[in-house]
Amino acid sequence: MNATATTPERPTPPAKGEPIIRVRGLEVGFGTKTIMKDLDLDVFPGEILGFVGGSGQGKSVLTRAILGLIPKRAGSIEVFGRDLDSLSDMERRAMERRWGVLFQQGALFSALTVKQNIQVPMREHLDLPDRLMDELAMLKIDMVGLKPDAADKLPSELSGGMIKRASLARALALDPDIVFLDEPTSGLDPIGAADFDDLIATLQRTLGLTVYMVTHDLDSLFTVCDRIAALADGKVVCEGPMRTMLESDHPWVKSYFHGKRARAVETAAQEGH
Ligand SMILES: Nc1ncnc2c1ncn2[C@@H]1O[C@H](COP(=O)(O)OP(=O)(O)OP(=O)(O)O)[C@@H](O)[C@H]1O
Repeated sequence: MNATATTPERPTPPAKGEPIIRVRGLEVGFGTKTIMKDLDLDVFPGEILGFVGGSGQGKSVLTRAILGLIPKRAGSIEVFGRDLDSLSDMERRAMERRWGVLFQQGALFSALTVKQNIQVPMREHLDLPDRLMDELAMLKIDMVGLKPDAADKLPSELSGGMIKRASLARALALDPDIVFLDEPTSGLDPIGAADFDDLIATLQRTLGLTVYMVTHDLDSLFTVCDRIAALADGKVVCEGPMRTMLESDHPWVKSYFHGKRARAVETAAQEGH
């Protein structure tokens, strides 16, 4: 099957130019444990890349390494054509304004309202009057499909789906070029997860975002991802559209994409459900 065949509403992604993220020969470990070695990965502008791998294989570690939150032992990471090691502090901060991150548990500040949470990156990186920041926060709230009255709510007053949306609004606070999403649909029911996938696809299309999405969610992989990268044995063992995953001989990729659950999702996607 072909990924585009299952998603007729999605336009063809922009022509693949230079990767917006280029990882080469990456090695990351903790103490005596090596988590990944000789890992290569490309993410292209304007695509939704789904990143999959068995539990504990290092998907979150890789995301954190790309974001510079975990040191690497070897290799290079380029974002927007710049080697992250070569950046001055100022250039690094400018780079951080161009990406937004949604961590696995949403990670909103519990003592701050949704509006205040969205304004955290604005306060950190921009110097704007409060009124303008309020207007911008309301725009982001609308963009992610939350009602205006969510603005003054605390995270504890929100449902799981609303927390994901609020976290996404915060990730979009600085109008980034790339968003990193770590398991954005985990913990949502299938309808909530499908709605969230639709939202990501719409935002990608309307804002021209590049989306790097760690996910276990086969529905997301079949319906919204342009390409998929699979992590196993500390490396990216397969990278390409769904067709490439389905044709892979790698044992983990094979068992993941040809398991019972995957077959059901594939059939549903082909039938347009
Ligand atoms: N700060 C750390 N110190 C030591 N080991 C760590 C650290 N962070 C992660 N690890 C280890 O790295 C490995 C990969 O973890 P990671 O969270 O990236 O897995 P994952 O692929 O995202 O898993 P899951 O799908 O379950 O979220 C695990 O063995 C984990 O225990």
